[in-house]
Amino acid sequence: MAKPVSIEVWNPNGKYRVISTKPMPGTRWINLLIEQDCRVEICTEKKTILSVEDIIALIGNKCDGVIGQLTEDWGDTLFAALSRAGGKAFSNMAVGYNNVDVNAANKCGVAVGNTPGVLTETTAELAASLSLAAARRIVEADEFMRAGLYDGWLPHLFVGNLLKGQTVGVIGAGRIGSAYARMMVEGFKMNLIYYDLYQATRLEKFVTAYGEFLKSNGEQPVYWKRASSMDEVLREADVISLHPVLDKTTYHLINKESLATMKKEAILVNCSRGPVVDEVALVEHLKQNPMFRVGLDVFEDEPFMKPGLAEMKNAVVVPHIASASKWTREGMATLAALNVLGKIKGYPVWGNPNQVEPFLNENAPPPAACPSIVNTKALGLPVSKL
Ligand SMILES: NC(=O)C1=CN([C@@H]2O[C@H](COP(=O)(O)OP(=O)(O)OC[C@H]3O[C@@H](n4cnc5c(N)ncnc54)[C@H](O)[C@@H]3O)[C@@H](O)[C@H]2O)C=CC1
Ligand SMILES: O=C(O)C(=O)CO
Repeated sequence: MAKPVSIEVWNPNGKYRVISTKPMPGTRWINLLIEQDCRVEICTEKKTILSVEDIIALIGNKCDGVIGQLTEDWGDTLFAALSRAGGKAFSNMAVGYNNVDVNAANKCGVAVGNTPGVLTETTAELAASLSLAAARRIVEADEFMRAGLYDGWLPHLFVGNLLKGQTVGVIGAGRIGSAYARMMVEGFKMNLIYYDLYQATRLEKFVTAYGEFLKSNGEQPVYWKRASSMDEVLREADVISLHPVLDKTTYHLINKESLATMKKEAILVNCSRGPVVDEVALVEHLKQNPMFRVGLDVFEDEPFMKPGLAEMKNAVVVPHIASASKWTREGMATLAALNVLGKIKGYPVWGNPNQVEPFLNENAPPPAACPSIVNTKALGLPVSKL
């Protein structure tokens, strides 16, 4: 029998029982649920990653919906437990949902929500920060200062890479990849090469227009190119940032062979999911190529790093914080809660998950819709005409 887990309860007499497996930023998400007659139970257990058994204990015998986290394993066992408890809705507090077995949810008739859009710019800004930190060796230089090693300006001290006029490569030019590309092109006047299964038309138009603007000001224009293969990006780009979803097609997309294709002094950034990169091969590549640098927000065996990575001076590593701005994290909590609430209330699914702003306006009630449900089609859910 699973051990009981500690919880905090809001609105104990609410009709619908909604569980959040973690405390989440802000209070709007709690208030929105309470206003619609939900009893909200927030797990306050001290351990960072809840096990399947912990979550089964949280779900109990009656549960209408769960807001969960990307660290949890939402598969057959949990969806069956939720379904047995009468639940029809689950939402990840994340846009990525590779931790969720959507087929298992479909079998149980459970809607699966995610939180797109609200984290696009925040995540792209972290990818840009890692690009700069790696290019200009900021972490190494910071450590050097704090160690009291700085004894005067030197021509060779922490020389890094200039970005202006170089080429930024984006693998996966969706919402976040495109936002990152725009930042690097506009902010640092880099040329763009990207690889995606789909054409990023708006991004292409942006770079064309910006190039024309620069030219009309007598400056060197910027250019874009849609690569026909990922290897083309790896060969040509000076900075490469990874932004695809994690699935069978992107697992170990970056491996020993693809690393060998990249320029010796290239910079690689990963703010997508750890397993997109073969981290053992990456550590070996970093050892063999001291001028090659990486900025990593995500890791193959999160929260752990593969042996050797922590010792590499040419790696900047941060603990999966790409979406960690206050506005974004509060917005993610709101979208996740509204996904669950909308399904409980029988609302339709919002027509455009790329435009979730109406749900984030704190001065107006949110639309009567689920902001983003990934298995809308499979479950035959109605779509909002709003
Ligand atoms: N580090 C972090 O904190 C965060 C990580 N993420 C990760 O970023 C991912 C992307 O998020 P969004 O941009 O919102 O999603 P999106 O769906 O807008 O973009 C993903 C893009 O990847 C492309 N893609 C899929 N398979 C591909 C392949 N084999 N090769 C090249 N491109 C491929 C898709 O066509 C799409 O354009 C999420 O799935 C999540 O895993 C998202 C937010 C924060
Ligand atoms: O949303 C996601 O997919 C994350 O990784 C955390 O923001």
